[in-house]
Amino acid sequence: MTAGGPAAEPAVRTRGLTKRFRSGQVAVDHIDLVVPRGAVYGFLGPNGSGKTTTIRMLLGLVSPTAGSVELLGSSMPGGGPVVLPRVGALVEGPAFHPYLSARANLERLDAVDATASPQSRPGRIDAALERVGLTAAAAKKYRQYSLGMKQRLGLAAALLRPRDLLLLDEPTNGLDPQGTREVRALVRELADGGATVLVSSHLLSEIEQVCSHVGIMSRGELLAQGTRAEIAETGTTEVRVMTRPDQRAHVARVLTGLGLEDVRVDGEVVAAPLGGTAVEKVAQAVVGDGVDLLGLEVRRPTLEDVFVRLTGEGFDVDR
Ligand SMILES: Nc1ncnc2c1ncn2[C@@H]1O[C@H](COP(=O)(O)OP(=O)(O)OP(=O)(O)O)[C@@H](O)[C@H]1O
Repeated sequence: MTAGGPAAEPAVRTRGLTKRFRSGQVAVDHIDLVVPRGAVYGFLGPNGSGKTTTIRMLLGLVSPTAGSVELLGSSMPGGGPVVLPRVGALVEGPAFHPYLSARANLERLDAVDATASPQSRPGRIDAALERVGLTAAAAKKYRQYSLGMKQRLGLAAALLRPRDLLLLDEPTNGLDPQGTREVRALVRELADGGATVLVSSHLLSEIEQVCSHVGIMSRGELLAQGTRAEIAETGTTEVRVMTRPDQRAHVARVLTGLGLEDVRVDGEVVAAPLGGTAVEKVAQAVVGDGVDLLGLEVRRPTLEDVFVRLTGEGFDVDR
């Protein structure tokens, strides 16, 4: 047992968390988020789906209209003074001073933290700058920073102290592919060190590889959450049959005859959800009916398939 509660308690738990803005818009609609300890939780959803508002509510920066938040076993916002020092956050628009250097900005932020010892400050700042690759640019003024450098500095601020939980809102925003890889590596490193990380993105491909868990937001609702495997399993396994163009209609009839539904010609292949049908049966039926089988593939559902099905929207695969 630790001061934060039993280890089995999730790092983040919300119940019925809701935000209705004065405009009447419901940005977050009764979400029950569960981020297990030690997870790297990919908080995914298209732009405007409510991810930022949720993260701001987790941190107590926006007050919920309804529902509750627990961070590391403590209720928010009441538990904030105790729990927030253990939580590092990267949220939009961090309060950096435009005319100060990156180092001076971190010095200011570190000095605000009453629990941080001034003696070890330079060492902490050097380490944080180093971790995000800003050592060489530490003397540059914030206003001269590119968007990507600003993101890195935001991450450095979140990492000034060891953290048990990191809430990172779109940390790859504005980064080039190399920077994106570095952020992924950093997330992995933080998780390996025992931290729980929640990382939001509208670009599945950018964070998919590092996530153990995924939550999918759309229009303020949390449509699915679980381990990556659990989420992918909710998708549809497809059989895809390749044959000559003049035999595609024939193949489609064979598949329909086997009881497969939603058979369609998709470019060069005839595809259908496999349902409970064994793939050998499909192969035998196609060949047995005189079709020249050029290829046959079983396509397992990917996270992206599930996302598209749940939200009706696609991810940009590349920036
Ligand atoms: N202060 C506010 N007042 C009114 N509406 C708001 C406010 N902040 C956000 N919204 C609206 O709430 C919805 C959710 O926004 P939010 O920023 O949480 O989404 P998001 O998933 O983080 O999107 P993005 O990836 O673009 O940041 C949007 O329609 C947005 O316009």
